[in-house]
Amino acid sequence: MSRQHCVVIGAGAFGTALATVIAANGHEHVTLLGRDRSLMTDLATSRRHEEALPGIELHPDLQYSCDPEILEHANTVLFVMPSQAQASAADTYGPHLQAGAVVVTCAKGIDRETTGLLSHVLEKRLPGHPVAVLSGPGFAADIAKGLPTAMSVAAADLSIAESLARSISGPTFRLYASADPVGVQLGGALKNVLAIACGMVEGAGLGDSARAALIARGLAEMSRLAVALGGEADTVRGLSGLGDLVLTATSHQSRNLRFGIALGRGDAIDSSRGGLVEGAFAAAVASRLAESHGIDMPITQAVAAIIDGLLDIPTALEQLMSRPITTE
Ligand SMILES: NC(=O)C1=CN([C@@H]2O[C@H](COP(=O)(O)OP(=O)(O)OC[C@H]3O[C@@H](n4cnc5c(N)ncnc54)[C@H](OP(=O)(O)O)[C@@H]3O)[C@@H](O)[C@H]2O)C=CC1
Ligand SMILES: O=C(CO)COP(=O)(O)O
Repeated sequence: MSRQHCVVIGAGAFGTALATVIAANGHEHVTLLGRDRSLMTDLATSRRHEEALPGIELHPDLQYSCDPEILEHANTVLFVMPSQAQASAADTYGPHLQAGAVVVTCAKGIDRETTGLLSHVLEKRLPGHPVAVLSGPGFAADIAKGLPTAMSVAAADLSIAESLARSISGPTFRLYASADPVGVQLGGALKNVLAIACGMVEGAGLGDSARAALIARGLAEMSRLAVALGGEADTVRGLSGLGDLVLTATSHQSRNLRFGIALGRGDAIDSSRGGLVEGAFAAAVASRLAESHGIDMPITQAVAAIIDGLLDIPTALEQLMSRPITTE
């Protein structure tokens, strides 16, 4: 039987990391589809993406393209561009997809325009294609280096998630299947907001105890929103929720944590530097969702207000610490 063809769209850090680790697993023929022709030519020649993954050699079996027509042969298509670009990418690449190809959103965020989950955005724009989500604790550089990593892949139809987990997993990259795409993707989106909060605590010198409190109470916020939107609290306690929250809230590899540290120190924020900060978008969208569902998410709402310049960190802290005493 001929090998399945997996196309990874988005030649940034995570797309390139996923493409190289899936190619290394050897189950699938893998192509990385980017939109910058000179970059793709350079990757094919050098087998390195120095800007996104410095010093890392990409797997020799990985193929490169900037031609969307290669999607016509793909059984599995990973969308690995920022959350706010997923809708337009679906419109661009959708017409080239093979009938029935499974599409997987790998971004961690919520669509700002519609406040919809990314799986719903893709389902709406790509009718006839089963949609799955891939999320969980894993930095692109760790994955691309072949360090041990475990993440979740979820689809409403568990058999689709299980089939993806089998075809994408390998010796260093392990996927767990889930039937809760809502819980899995909300974990990925909301942990970024909480990582910004933990960064602020670090930058403002508020101590490790405060960070632990934010992680635990932040997890409670994540669960409340996930359950309200049809996800499961158990999922939030797994890899894609707690696992990714702990990683992102404690590692300086995280762009969201570093952004929070800069805010906490009172540094001037230059949005053209420091890379993609998904939590800065998700904070406002999650706050709107919390409000419309009547859910209490004080940490998320404080982060959104601080980013919007409506609140300062000392006042946010005072507000969080003076909330009515309650049970856990
Ligand atoms: N980096 C990491 O460690 C991890 C990242 N993620 C998630 O993956 C997503 C992407 O992050 P990351 O790879 O780090 O980001 P990068 O900034 O490194 O790369 C983003 C890539 O998306 C491409 N892109 C942007 N818009 C489009 C579009 N409309 N169509 C096609 N390609 C597009 C960009 O291409 P161009 O250069 O041409 O603009 C770029 O190659 C985020 O949601 C992030 O949270 C998840 C786990 C780990
Ligand atoms: O999601 C990630 C690790 O799981 C990457 O986090 P940052 O986007 O904060 O760098």
